[in-house]
Amino acid sequence: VAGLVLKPRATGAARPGAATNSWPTDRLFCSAELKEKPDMSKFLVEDIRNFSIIAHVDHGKSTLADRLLELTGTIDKTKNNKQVLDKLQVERERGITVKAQTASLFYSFQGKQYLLNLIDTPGHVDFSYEVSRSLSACQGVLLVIDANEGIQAQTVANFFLAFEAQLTVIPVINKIDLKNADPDMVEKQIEKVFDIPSDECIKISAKLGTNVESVLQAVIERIPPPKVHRKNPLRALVFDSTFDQYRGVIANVALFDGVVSKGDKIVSAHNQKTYEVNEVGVLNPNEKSTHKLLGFLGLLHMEVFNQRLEQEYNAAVILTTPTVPYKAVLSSAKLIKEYRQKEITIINPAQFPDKPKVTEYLEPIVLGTIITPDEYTGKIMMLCQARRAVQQNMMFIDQSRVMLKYLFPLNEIVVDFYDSLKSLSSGYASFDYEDAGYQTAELVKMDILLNGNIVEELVTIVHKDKAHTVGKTICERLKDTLPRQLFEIAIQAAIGSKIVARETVKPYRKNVLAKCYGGDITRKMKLLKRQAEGKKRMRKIGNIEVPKDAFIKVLKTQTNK
Ligand SMILES: Nc1nc2c(ncn2[C@@H]2O[C@H](COP(=O)(O)OP(=O)(O)OP(=O)(O)O)[C@@H](O)[C@H]2O)c(=O)[nH]1
Repeated sequence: VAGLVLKPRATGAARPGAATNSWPTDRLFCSAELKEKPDMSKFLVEDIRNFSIIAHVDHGKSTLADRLLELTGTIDKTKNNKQVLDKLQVERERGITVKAQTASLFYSFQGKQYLLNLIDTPGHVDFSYEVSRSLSACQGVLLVIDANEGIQAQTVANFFLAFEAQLTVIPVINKIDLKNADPDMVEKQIEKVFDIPSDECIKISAKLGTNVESVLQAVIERIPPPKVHRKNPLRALVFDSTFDQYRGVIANVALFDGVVSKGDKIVSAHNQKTYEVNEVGVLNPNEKSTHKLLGFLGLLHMEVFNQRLEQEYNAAVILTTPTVPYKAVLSSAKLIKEYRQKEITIINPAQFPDKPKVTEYLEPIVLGTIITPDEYTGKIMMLCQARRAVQQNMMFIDQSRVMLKYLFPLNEIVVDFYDSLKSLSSGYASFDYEDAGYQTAELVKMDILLNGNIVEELVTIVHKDKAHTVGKTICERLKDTLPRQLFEIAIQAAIGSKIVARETVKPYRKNVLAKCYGGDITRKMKLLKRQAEGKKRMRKIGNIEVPKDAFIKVLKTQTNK
């Protein structure tokens, strides 16, 4: 794993892998930022380990990563270094990892120096795509499990991602210092659910640093080095990329074939563009990073990226209803000609083709895993049924915890399922999901109108059977969220020209000048200016001012309908 600083080239005759100025086959170059440059010429491929830490949210990945960075001298042991890999402001504020970060650790074991490339991953269910991307650069993972909470849904999902990618899995039971910790019970769960012998588990406290050294040793002893065929033409996988204001694009790559060095011309297999490699290096944890937007996987994802765009780019953001990629099999010859295919994917609800032009609609489905204390099983089954889910499996993972598997339509879980599940299980149930293809569905497009004007942010595709309840809920929530204005507002949910739900916001007369007795014009101007500033946070639909946060409030409260 290495970091490449790339400069785009307008022209260039390079073909993929044509390394013009290859580096010595057993060496890596080191970026200039590292405080002390380790002697990179010592490292052979067999001295390198690429690994990731995966875990359910809050089980302690970031804390363990910090301890590993400290133990290897990559960062100082100071209080300010808490969760070093959680770099983004939003990550520190919310205490969660959003974007995976990579760091290279140098560690001596039995008289030999190793280069350990650690890729941190996000833990929240909304970011599972980022986890699978990180794994593509690894040969092994540390699967961190909280000694008190045990295996959770995301532990299961992460394990199978790693298992299917044929990675070595090292189970690490964390938080053994907690009063209610039960590492032996967790060991048994690991054996039952993952078929990993209990003596392979490493029990640690990342917080106190207990036994963390044995994690590093297991990384060296159990995870194989990467296989790099250096004589072949260059083939590298970009698993992450960042943009540095001063240096340009920094691509984090896993090298599969060949060698790379400064000055090489390389070609992106995806877009055939040629780039020049300005710098080759390992990654240290202090690089500043920004990131382009991958669509939203849930409300947390949406709020986090909204906050990032506002904080880091000072950008005004308009949030729209999260949507899933539906498909339509077209029957209209005109449309087939226009799209040059029979089956189209609909990303934007505005492009939804009407029923007469379509043979069938298809919706994406996912296989969801829920782990819950048994006492909440009944309520959870009802929630799943209300979300059109079909049960696939049910199993006790220990005496009191149940693992449920359901096939869900993706649109039923993408907005608020996780929040509903958490609230009805007092926070104890956990959830994760993976793709499971498409199924036929009766879909309709629903518009939300304010005094006859369509609110583009709230146009949504819904299942026919749910149109009325979803429409009614959105209208009711909008009624609660919209501030009264000087005139009456009709809120309507409509399918084509048919209105399926309606609410009314009564008018309210707000005269900001009422308090301003006397004729002092400067005071009047001040009040009008303040009102104008408030309006900036508004979105105008027809002549109606809608606060921008109204949409997220409406989406958040569409629960269980
Ligand atoms: N008692 C105890 N607490 C721990 C230990 N390891 C982590 N924690 C605490 O558990 C909480 C979550 O730890 P994090 O390291 O942020 O968890 P994470 O898995 O990285 O979470 P995300 O960044 O959201 O994915 C924090 O409050 C930590 O201080 C441990 O060994 N013992």
